[in-house]
Amino acid sequence: MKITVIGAGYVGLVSGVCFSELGHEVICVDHIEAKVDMLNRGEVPIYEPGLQALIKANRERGRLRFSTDLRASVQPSDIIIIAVGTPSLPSGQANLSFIEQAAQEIGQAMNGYKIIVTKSTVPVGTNERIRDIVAKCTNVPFDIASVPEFLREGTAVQDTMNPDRIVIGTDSPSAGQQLTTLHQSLTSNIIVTDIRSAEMIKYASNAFLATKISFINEIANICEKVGADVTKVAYGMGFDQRIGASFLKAGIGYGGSCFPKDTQALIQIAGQMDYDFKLLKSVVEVNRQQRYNVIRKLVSLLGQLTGKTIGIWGLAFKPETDDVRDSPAYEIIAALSDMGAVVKAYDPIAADNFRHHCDVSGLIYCENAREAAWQSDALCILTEWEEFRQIPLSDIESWLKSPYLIDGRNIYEEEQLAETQLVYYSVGRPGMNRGVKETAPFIML
Ligand SMILES: NC(=O)c1ccc[n+]([C@@H]2O[C@H](COP(=O)([O-])OP(=O)(O)OC[C@H]3O[C@@H](n4cnc5c(N)ncnc54)[C@H](O)[C@@H]3O)[C@@H](O)[C@H]2O)c1
Ligand SMILES: O=c1ccn([C@@H]2O[C@H](COP(=O)(O)OP(=O)(O)O[C@H]3O[C@H](CO)[C@@H](O)[C@H](O)[C@H]3O)[C@@H](O)[C@H]2O)c(=O)[nH]1
Repeated sequence: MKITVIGAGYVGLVSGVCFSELGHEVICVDHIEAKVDMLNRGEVPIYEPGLQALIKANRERGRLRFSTDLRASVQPSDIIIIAVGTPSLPSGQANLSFIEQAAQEIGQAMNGYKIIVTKSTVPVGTNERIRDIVAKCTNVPFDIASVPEFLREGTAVQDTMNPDRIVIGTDSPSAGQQLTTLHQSLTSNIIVTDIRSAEMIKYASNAFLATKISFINEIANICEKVGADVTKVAYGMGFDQRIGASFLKAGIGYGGSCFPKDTQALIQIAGQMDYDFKLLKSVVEVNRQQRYNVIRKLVSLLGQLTGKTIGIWGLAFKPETDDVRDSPAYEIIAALSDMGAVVKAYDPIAADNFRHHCDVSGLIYCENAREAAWQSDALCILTEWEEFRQIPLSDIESWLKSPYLIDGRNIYEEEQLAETQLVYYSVGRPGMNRGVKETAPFIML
C-alpha cells in the first residue's frame, strides 16, 4: 500500500518507519523544513532506540521518503495518517489547531478515494470534525478512521512492531477491512469499533495507567508513615492478574508528552458534558504533589536550601528518551532554584532539549554524572537511566560533600547501600532510610 503520514514527530516517524519496514511505500510529511532536511540527510531529530537504523534501511530500499510538500505527498497514497501534535491549551483542553490545519490541507489535496486515519490522541468527536473539514474542501469520496497509537517513548519501535492491540474506529466496513489487513501481521488483537469508542479507548487507557501510578505513589507515601516497603507491596499486588504488575513503580510521578496532557484533556472532555471526573482530578493532583517529596526530603535533611549545592541526575521524564515535555525534573529544579539552591544537573541524552525547552535560570549543566555529584550537598536521582545504576555507591559517596542521596526512582537495593555510609532516602521504602538518627517521616512543607 502507499501510505502518507502527516507529522514526523514520535508517532509519525515511528509508525511511518514501521509501515515501510512491513513493505509499504511511505512518505512522511512535516511542515518544519529543518526537520525534513535532517531526515533527508539521514539524521534523526529524536532519540529513540532502533529508529535510526530502521530509517536508514528503509530509505536505502527506496520505501521511505520525507517531504514538506503535503499536497504532492498525499496525492499518490491510499491511506493518509494524521499524526500531528495535540498539545494542551491553557485550559487543559486539547489544542486541535494542527489537526484542523492538516485536515484542511488533506481536503485540498484530495485527488481520489483515500482512507484518512487519525493516530493523534484526539477528543471524542474530532474524527467527525475531520470528516466535515475534508468534505468542505472536496467532492472526492473518502472514509475516516480513528486508529489511536499506544507506543511508549524509549520502546516505540518495539511497541509499534509488537502492539498489545490495534484499535480501529470506523463507520466504513470496507475501510475497517483494509485497515485490518494493514495491521494483521502485527497482532491478532485487532478491535474494530465505532469512531467515538476508539477515540475514548485512548484517553481511558492513558487515564487508567496514570491512575495506577498515582495510586501506587499514594501507597508509597503511606508506606513511609507505617514502615512498609512499596516495592514489596507492588510485587505482592502484581501477581493478582486482575491488577497486573506493570505501572506500579512508585517514584516522583508521571511526566511526558502524554499522561499529563491526556488526563487534563479527559477532565475537560467530561466537564464539557457536565460530568465532574473527580477520580481523575485527584490522580492529577496526587501526581503534581508527588514530585515535591524530593524537596521535602532535602529540606528535612539539609534545612534551608539557600546556598546549598544540589546535584541532579536525570532530566528526561523517563529513561531512553531525550523528551523533556512535562518532565517532573523541571518543576523540581525550578523549585530548588527558587529556594536559593545552586543546582547542577546531568542527563545522558536529554540535556540539550532541557536547555532549549525548560527555562531554569542558573542551572549548571554537567558533562557527566560525577561532575553533577561532585562536592554537592546532596544528590537527587530523577530519571532511572541504566548509566546511573552502574555507578558504584562508593563512588557517589566519595564525590559528594555531604553523603545525602535522594533516590526518586528507587534504583538501589539494600545490599548495595550496606557498603556505604550514605544517608539514603528513596520512595516508599522507609526501612531503607539510613544514616539519619531520625528515620521518622520527613517534614511536610
Ligand atoms: N509521543 C508519544 O509517545 C505518543 C504516543 C501515542 C500517541 N501520541 C499522540 O500522537 C500525537 C503526536 O504526538 P508526537 O509526540 O508525535 O508529536 P510531535 O509534536 O513530536 O510531532 C508532531 C509533528 O507534526 C508536525 N505537524 C504539525 N502540523 C502539521 C501539518 N499541518 N503538516 C505537517 N506536519 C505537521 C509538527 O511539525 C511535528 O513535527 C499527539 O496527539 C500525541 O498525543 C503520542
Ligand atoms: O510504574 C510506573 C510507570 C511509569 N511511570 C512514569 O510514567 C510516565 C510515562 O511513562 P510511559 O507510559 O512508560 O511513557 P510514555 O511514552 O509517556 O507512554 C504513555 O503515553 C503514550 C502516549 O499517549 C502512550 O501511547 C503509552 O501507551 C503510554 O504508556 C513516565 O514519567 C514514567 O516515569 C511511573 O512513574 N511508574
